[in-house]
Amino acid sequence: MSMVKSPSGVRTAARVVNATKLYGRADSAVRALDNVSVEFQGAAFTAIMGPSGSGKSTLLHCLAGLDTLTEGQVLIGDTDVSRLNDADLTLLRRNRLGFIFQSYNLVPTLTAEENIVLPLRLGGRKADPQWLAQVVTAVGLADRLHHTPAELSGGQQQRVAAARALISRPEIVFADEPTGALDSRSSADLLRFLRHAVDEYGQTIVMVTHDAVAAGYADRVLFLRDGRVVDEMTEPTADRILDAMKGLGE
Ligand SMILES: Nc1ncnc2c1ncn2[C@@H]1O[C@H](COP(=O)(O)OP(=O)(O)OP(=O)(O)O)[C@@H](O)[C@H]1O
Repeated sequence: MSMVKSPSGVRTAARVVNATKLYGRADSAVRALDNVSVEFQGAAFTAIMGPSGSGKSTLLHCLAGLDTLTEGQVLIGDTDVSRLNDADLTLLRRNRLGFIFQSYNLVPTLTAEENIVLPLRLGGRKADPQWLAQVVTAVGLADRLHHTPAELSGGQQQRVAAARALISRPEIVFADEPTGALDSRSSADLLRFLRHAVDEYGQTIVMVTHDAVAAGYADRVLFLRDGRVVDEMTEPTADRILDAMKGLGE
């Protein structure tokens, strides 16, 4: 695995350097990211928060190679994503990254188990049975493996999506509002699973959320406003996050 070690010995899993993203034509362009530089530590859970339109999804999508910057660099480990062609980007996403989105993106005709191992199969690999069993147990899906998505609740479907994101042991999992469609109990189950993956397996997670309770599970919260990182918090709690968000005008 290609990871960069900083002088302090902490792994940097990803970073953006002087990242600017403009949408639209020059005369009416929206500056969704405005010269952002930030590092994401390995084996850590980072939440990205900020008011609507502050650039959270844009930052996540550019980090994950789903969108391109207008200026600046994105590095995953020591790979400069901005220099990859489309084919290499596809391989990077498939082999090194995991994704959890608000819409679960499960294949309706496949069972939960088949959905979970799909990224491996697409890459021509097989699931390590022990790891599969561990992930499935951790997300509480052991008795639902042969159900199709339509036979699962929203919370269960999102946990299938989370298991799918982790099954290939990706360098980073990117999550965009993963609890947005869930009730508070399903949401807590999913967040505990993500926290466990960081603490037990050294997984790196970057999550965009509007929810201070969800962000409270992270090790660090970045606050965006108007396309810039304006604040950050370590060892956050939901209350401290809510206070910080008030300061940002939410
Ligand atoms: N495809 C696009 N074309 C034009 N403008 C866009 C596009 N995507 C985003 N924007 C604009 O860029 C800015 C940042 O959007 P972004 O979706 O990153 O914000 P966000 O913080 O994720 O917002 P939300 O919390 O509402 O999801 C907004 O002003 C938005 O309108």
